[in-house]
Amino acid sequence: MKLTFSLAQIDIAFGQPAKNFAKIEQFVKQAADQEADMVVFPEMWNTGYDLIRLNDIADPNGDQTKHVLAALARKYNIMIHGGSVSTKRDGKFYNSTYIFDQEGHQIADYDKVHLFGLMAEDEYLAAGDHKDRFEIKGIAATSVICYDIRFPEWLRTQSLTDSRIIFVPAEWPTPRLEQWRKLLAARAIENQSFVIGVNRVGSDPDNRFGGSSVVYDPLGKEVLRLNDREQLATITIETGQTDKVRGSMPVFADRRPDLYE
Ligand SMILES: NC(=O)CCC(=O)C(=O)O
Repeated sequence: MKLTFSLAQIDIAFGQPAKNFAKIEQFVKQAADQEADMVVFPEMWNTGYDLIRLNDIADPNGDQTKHVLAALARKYNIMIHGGSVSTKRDGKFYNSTYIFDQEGHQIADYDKVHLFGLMAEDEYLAAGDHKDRFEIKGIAATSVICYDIRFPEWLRTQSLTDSRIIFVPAEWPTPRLEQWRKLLAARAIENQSFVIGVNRVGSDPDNRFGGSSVVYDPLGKEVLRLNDREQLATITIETGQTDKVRGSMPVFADRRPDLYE
C-alpha cells in the first residue's frame, strides 16, 4: 500500500498558543493540495517549552487542539497527526498527541512517557502511562514523542503490535541532531519499520532547533531529510517494504523474551 505523508516542519511562537493555532491551517491545506494521506506536526507546537506558564497556556483537556484538528481534518479531507501539545488534565500537565482521521474522528491519543530532564519536563509534566496504536488506511502505526526514542525497549513494546510505521514528533535541539538521526535510523532497523521524525525549527530562550526532519525506511535508509528552514515536505512510502524486510530476516520471531526479564 502506498501512503503519502507531509512533514510540517514549523517554527513555534514561544508561549503564544493563539499565534501557533493560527499558523497550522496553511500547512494542512498545503499537505492536502499535495494529496497527502496525513500531515504530521512537531512536539509541543501550541506553546513550545514555556513550561513556567503552563497553568495559563496549556490546553485544558486538549479541547482546543481536538476541536481545531478535527475541523481541519474534515475541511481538507486529510488525516492529521497532531504532533504534540501541552495539555492540562486533573491538575497536571502533559505532553500529548492526538491523531485524527480524514472525517475528523480522533483515532489515537498518547502522553509522552519518558520526561526529558534537560528541558525540565520532569519538574512540570506528568508522564503518560499507555502506548498507542492506530491505522492509516488499514496500515498499523504507533507514535512516541522525542526523548522516548532513547528507550528502545519502549519502541519495541509498541512495535510488537502489527505496527509498520513509527511517528516521532520532536523539539530536538541543534547540538544533538546527529544523535537524533542515528537513534531514529536504529529504531527503524531494529523494528523493521518506517520511522517518520518531525522536528521543529527556530529557537526559544534556551535552545536552537535545526529541523532535520527525516524519514527512514525499514532498512534504516534515509529516504527524506529536511534542512533547517520552516517548510512542508511530502513523501510517498510503500508500506509492503516492511513485509519484505521482516520476511528476509525474521528478527521478531528470533527474539528470546524468556531471557529479557
Ligand atoms: N524534547 C525532547 O524530548 C528533547 C530530547 C533530546 O533533545 C534528547 O537529546 O534526547
